[in-house]
Amino acid sequence: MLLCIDCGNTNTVFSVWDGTRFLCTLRTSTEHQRTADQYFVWFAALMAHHKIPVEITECILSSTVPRVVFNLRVLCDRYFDCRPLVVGKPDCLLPRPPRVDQGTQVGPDRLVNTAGAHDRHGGDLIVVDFGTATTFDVVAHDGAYVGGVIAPGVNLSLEALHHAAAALPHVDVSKPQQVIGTNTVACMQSGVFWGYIGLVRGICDRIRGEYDRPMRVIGTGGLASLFSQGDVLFDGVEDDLTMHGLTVIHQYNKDQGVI
Ligand SMILES: Nc1ncnc2c1ncn2[C@@H]1O[C@H](COP(=O)(O)OP(=O)(O)O)[C@@H](O)[C@H]1O
Ligand SMILES: CC(C)(COP(=O)(O)O)[C@@H](O)C(=O)NCCC(=O)O
Ligand SMILES: [K+]
Repeated sequence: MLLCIDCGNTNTVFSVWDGTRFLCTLRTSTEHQRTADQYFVWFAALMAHHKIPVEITECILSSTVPRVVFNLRVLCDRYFDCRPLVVGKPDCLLPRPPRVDQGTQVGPDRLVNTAGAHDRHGGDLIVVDFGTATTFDVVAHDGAYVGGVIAPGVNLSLEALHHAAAALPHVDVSKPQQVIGTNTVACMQSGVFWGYIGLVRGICDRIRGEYDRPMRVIGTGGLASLFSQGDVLFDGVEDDLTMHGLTVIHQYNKDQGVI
């Protein structure tokens, strides 16, 4: 079985792929101090809980946090007796290399989203990923990442408000009943919810204007479905897009004889 690991700045997600479907998806916070042994205790306990035997033979990982890669490599070596394919490293091939300024290190999560979205949809695409940052990845019809936009993440914006203003509490993002808030929490939720609706719509419109070809917009990340309730922003919402992209890149490297 293939273990797919998507390590973001906030959360690390493990998903087990049996060649046909994902058997389970497990989430833990991203902490660079976490050791290989700690990962394994957590993983094995949850696999036992889901009654899935731990029979990992291959691993692919993408990490936006370089420091966690070492311990995840040790995890694979020590407990699964395999060498992980690490997206963004030279020995991991991509179906299409990104077309960006020379020397630019594109976030591996964005390369993975690109591969996943192109495999599922083809054509020219915008992938909007609501993670720690809200990213927009422009995918050309040949499957190459050709650039995008990085905006502050939804929860990051709410946290920044709370930290910078003494009278503003910590609030969770949700869709407010009305735009005009009649209490502090409702005002903050409105600002963030409707603000991000405007941000996503505005950036997609401007990307379309600049790109000059019809594009479809795919939303992903835990908050995509919430924002799709506010306006018609996306042609599709796919929570498993990053995991799908990891299986696509893994298969591509197999087909090329790299692994
Ligand atoms: N379904 C959800 N509902 C509410 N908040 C969510 C949901 N999924 C993720 N989040 C929040 O969105 C932020 C980004 O999460 P995540 O997508 O895991 O980011 P990253 O990939 O950067 O680690 C985090 O603050 C997380 O708590
Ligand atoms: C933009 C990001 C911080 C998003 O990370 P995430 O929200 O998934 O944790 C990550 O893709 C990154 O570190 N990118 C490097 C710069 C770039 O993609 O151009
Ligand atoms: K992400």
